[in-house]
Amino acid sequence: MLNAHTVDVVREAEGALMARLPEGTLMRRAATGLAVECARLLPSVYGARIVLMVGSGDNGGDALYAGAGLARRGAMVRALTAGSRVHDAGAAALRAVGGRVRAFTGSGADGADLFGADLIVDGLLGIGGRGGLREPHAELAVQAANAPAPVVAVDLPSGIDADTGEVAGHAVRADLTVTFGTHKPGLFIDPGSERAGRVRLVDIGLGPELPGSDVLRPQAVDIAGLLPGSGAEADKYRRGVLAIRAGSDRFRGAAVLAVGGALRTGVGMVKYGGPERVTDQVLARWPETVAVPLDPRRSTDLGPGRAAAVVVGSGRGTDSGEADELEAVLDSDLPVLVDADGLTLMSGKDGRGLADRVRDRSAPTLLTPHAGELARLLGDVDRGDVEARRLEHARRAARSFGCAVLLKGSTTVIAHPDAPAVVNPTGTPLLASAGTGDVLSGAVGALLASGVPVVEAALCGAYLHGRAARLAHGGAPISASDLLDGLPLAIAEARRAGRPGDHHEG
Ligand SMILES: NC(=O)C1=CN([C@@H]2O[C@H](COP(=O)(O)OP(=O)(O)OC[C@H]3O[C@@H](n4cnc5c(N)ncnc54)[C@H](OP(=O)(O)O)[C@@H]3O)[C@@H](O)[C@H]2O)[C@@H](O)CC1
Ligand SMILES: Nc1ncnc2c1ncn2[C@@H]1O[C@H](COP(=O)(O)OP(=O)(O)O)[C@@H](O)[C@H]1O
Ligand SMILES: [K+]
Repeated sequence: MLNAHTVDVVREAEGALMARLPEGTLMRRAATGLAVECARLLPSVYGARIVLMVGSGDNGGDALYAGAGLARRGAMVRALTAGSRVHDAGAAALRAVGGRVRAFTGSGADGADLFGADLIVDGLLGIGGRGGLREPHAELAVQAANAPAPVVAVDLPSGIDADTGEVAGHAVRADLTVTFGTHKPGLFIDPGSERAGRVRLVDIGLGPELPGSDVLRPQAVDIAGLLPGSGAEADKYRRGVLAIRAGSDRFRGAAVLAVGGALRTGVGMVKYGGPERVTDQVLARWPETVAVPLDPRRSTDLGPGRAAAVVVGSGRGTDSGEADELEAVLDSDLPVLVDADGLTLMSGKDGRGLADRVRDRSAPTLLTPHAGELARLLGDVDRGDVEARRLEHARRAARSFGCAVLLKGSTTVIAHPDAPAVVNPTGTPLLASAGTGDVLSGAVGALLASGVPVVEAALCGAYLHGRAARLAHGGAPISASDLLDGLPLAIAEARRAGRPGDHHEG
């Protein structure tokens, strides 16, 4: 797992470490690591034209010291400063080895330097940044984006909120972010994550001072460790029985996709219950399903034999019959995943108290909203607010409903009231097509039915779902049905990563 910590936590750890070390040690370590990563991006350091964008704080100091190191190796380094101050010792170090330092004015000469650079280093703002970039920082970010050179962000791309990934206005778009001591949550979560490019962590010795993570990001090897085994003594009941209450006469495909997502992720048995025509269609595509025609209004029973988990809501409908069904499912003592129409029913104002039923459950519950559904569940925000600050809103919902929440979208975030948040690294715009959410609900349901704990089931399911999208057609566009063919490939890939000596970064 990759770990991320918030700014307050980083500052406290930094303070404790600095108290034991000679002054300037941490900045020296950071700048050395940064210079190494910059050098890796250049065909040759000698003669390379490097432009540093330097703000008034220590983030600028890191850039200046790294620039000095690169200038010592023969690079032509220019620093364009923004803000009221400049890190004096860093500027002096750069000048001492022939680098130039001047204030950015937006003149033609500044533009020419940026446009002619072989590498641009963004040392405008780090963890001291607050709110949208002011001028002239914003103008520098725009000019860097228009220049052809790769951009390396120091600690984080300037303009993204380190704790949330929020971007208010302009932000630097980096090809590589070199971050120090620990990852920052904003590097993992869109829109910030999308600006960070590849992220490399430089160890500055902060580790022993850091408490447990605020946010985790799994890698392939972590997923391998969480996937249920298929031991020799497995039988279909031990492997888990998943009950699926998805799809309706209007949305028959949702049932087929959810059942497929479960079967392809691996589960002992899927018991499907739904309208007769939907049942026929499920059986036509997945004859291995135990499919029972039923009227949700009358059938609160989850079918013959005992299920180990239930998926409810995808494409199911929002009439009172479906509300009865959801109520009965929530009254069970089984792990329950509530998706789509189930979430709409929960946020309805008809006084049925479905949300309270979720709060009262003692068995695990997982809500899987997209941003619009989460906004409705919370009631006092809109979709845009949720998309701007995913982590905050997913956590709020988890606290409010007392259960796990998987917020879907460009960065999938999983929150739980009693656990650090987890973000999925494998999301891809390939998933942005109708029906992919139904596949996800089946996949996560299968893991729940196999006995995987709820947060782990959610993160494994989301991880495999993203990889499946890329593997299904090698990165070409996919439909939700194609995703079903990608799932076994994603599982095989994760298992390979879990074998000793075969490491694959997620
Ligand atoms: N932690 C560690 O372990 C280590 C940390 N290190 C490094 O230190 C960095 C943190 O340095 P930092 O604290 O000096 O803050 P930093 O990010 O440079 O910016 C502060 C300045 O920005 C300004 N400013 C703020 N918002 C703005 C806006 N929207 N638009 C424009 N300006 C804005 C604000 O100006 P003011 O508002 O006060 O006028 C303030 O002066 C950290 O990211 C890492 O790189 C490493 O060297 C070693 C180990
Ligand atoms: N831009 C994107 N990047 C990554 N993943 C995305 C993106 N857009 C959508 N997704 C994923 O696609 C799925 C869509 O689910 P959902 O919104 O429920 O759609 P549907 O109801 O049509 O199935 C979710 O897993 C979501 O995380
Ligand atoms: K920066």
